[in-house]
Amino acid sequence: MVKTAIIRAQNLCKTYNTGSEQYHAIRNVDLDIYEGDFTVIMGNSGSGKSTLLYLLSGLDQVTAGEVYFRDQRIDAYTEREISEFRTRRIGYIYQSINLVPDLSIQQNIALPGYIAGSKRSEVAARASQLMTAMDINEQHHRLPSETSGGQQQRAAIARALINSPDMLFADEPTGSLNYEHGQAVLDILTDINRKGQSVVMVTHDIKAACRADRLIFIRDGKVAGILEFSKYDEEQIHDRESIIFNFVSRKE
Ligand SMILES: Nc1ncnc2c1ncn2[C@@H]1O[C@H](COP(=O)(O)OP(=O)(O)OP(=O)(O)O)[C@@H](O)[C@H]1O
Repeated sequence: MVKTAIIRAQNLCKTYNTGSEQYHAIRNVDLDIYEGDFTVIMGNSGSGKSTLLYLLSGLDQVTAGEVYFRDQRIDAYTEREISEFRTRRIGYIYQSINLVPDLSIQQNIALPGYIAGSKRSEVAARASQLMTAMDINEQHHRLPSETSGGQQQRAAIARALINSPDMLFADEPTGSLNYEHGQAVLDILTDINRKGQSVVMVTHDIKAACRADRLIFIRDGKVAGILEFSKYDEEQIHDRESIIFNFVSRKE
């Protein structure tokens, strides 16, 4: 099957300026992310994973290079265009969850729908559908502080999906969760991916990375290697954890 690139990065660079020092966090990255894939980005702490996710999603400005989203060059968008793009075309899940503390779970989920200017009745219906899918209906009226970490992260996923984004980005979505809640979040991401949602997820966790169709390994701000599970036969792919472990240990 021929895959279509939904995101294409060309010669991507990001340099942070701190005082008189410059830090080259992303260095000349060329990368395609495919439509419908569950893409995982791995790499050591400080290798540039979150920075790459920010650039690919238009949440931060590139220092040099180009980012195409379905042939639209998003790094050249005006502020208004990029803000519209962020609201409507992408969903973003943060490790720190970031729900608004004094809004209820339902209000948090619905908020980006209202910001996008969608009809209130449509936003309410979609929020309700997503809360059912995420199994947080019973918590809809509660404040985030009155729910568990797992419920908060599931609400954050629902919030990221409220505007039916073309691409869902998740930065260590299980990082602040216990094992059981983490598995539930990964099951949801796998399930929505199987239904057609393109997903890019950053993780440190090899078990979480087993959900990937394609694994991109970052080292010192560069792509050190790409693992394509479609290239393995049924029998080999059975032990994904070993495949990833061997691949990652060769790249570190
Ligand atoms: N705003 C910033 N200003 C200066 N340096 C930064 C900034 N943000 C990130 N960096 C540096 O850029 C490098 C890459 O950071 P990034 O957060 O992308 O790494 P990461 O791979 O996601 O790390 P982790 O797994 O620890 O979250 C790090 O060395 C970091 O210290």
